[in-house]
Amino acid sequence: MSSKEVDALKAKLPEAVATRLQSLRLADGRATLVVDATGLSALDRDKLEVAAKDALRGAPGIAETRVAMMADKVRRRIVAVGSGKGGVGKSTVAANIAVALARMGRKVGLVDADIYGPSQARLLGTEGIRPTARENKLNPVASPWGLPMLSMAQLADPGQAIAWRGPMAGNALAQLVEADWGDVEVLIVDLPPGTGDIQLTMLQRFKPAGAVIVSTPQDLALMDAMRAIELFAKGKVPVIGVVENMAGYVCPHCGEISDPFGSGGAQAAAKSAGLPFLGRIPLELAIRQDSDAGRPPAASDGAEGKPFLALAEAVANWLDRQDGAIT
Ligand SMILES: Nc1ncnc2c1ncn2[C@@H]1O[C@H](COP(=O)(O)OP(=O)(O)OP(=O)(O)O)[C@@H](O)[C@H]1O
Repeated sequence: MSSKEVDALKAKLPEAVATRLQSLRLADGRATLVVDATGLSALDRDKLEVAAKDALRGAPGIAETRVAMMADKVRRRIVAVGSGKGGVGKSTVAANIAVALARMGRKVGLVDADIYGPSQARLLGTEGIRPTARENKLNPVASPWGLPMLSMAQLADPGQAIAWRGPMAGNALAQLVEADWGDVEVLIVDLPPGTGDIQLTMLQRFKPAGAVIVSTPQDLALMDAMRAIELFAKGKVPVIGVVENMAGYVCPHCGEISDPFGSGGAQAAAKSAGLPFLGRIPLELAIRQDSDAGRPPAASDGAEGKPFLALAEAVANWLDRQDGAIT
């Protein structure tokens, strides 16, 4: 077939297909198109294929059209957010890192793997929205903050306590991590507190690129945090750094700063473990109020968002440095 005939066929393609067309070959009455499917959802890929086939149907000399979608080139990395102990603000930190990364223009998604207390739907304002599924793959729920998310809570009936164990918990996690994340490049995973089945599955099956450890400045929380750090070290997952949450309470009335949980403990622990310290998030009423209302502080330009934005920047820089190390 001549290049003129190929060009004539190309001219028939709708723009959506033409802009992603890698090659078009003709042989024995069959047109074979290679299309770049990077970043497309399964549904969009199907639409593209149908559009290409429709466009070439009935074209002279074409009995069949085949469309090959080039493998998704997205290099997706997981950043796990863990803590040794519950209630230290791990979910709050995970949500706000994700929101801040999205504000910075990163393609980010969030997985709520906390089987004991999945709270991301509340934090990100997606409560009551169920993900759809297609060909056994979940479609993440779009949050209002420019990032898709999926939560363990969305796999269970509303109000049903989730107490999955062992393989069931692992399979549930796989459904979330292996969902149709499209062009998401960084997947923030909010782990349950402690060192249980979910953490092991995460390490063994999905090997995060790095982990962020959240702790309050308290001794007990710190001891537990060290256990979480050891778990990641054993799984050869680098710890990006330690975050001290609920440090320094600023009285909304008089402005006096007090330290209900002590101060500087997590920073000292990070130093003694030879790990980077990523920053300190104050204990602030506005953080709890906004979080409970499904308005992540990191989405605002207010003072309460600042420490989260700085935290996300540290994570983004770490990821970029990894890129530098690879290339
Ligand atoms: N810096 C902060 N200032 C004020 N409130 C905070 C702060 N961080 C977290 N909180 C509040 O503390 C509570 C617990 O936070 P969060 O759910 O994020 O903890 P967690 O470690 O994920 O808990 P778990 O995983 O055990 O459910 C929430 O009500 C949250 O709004």
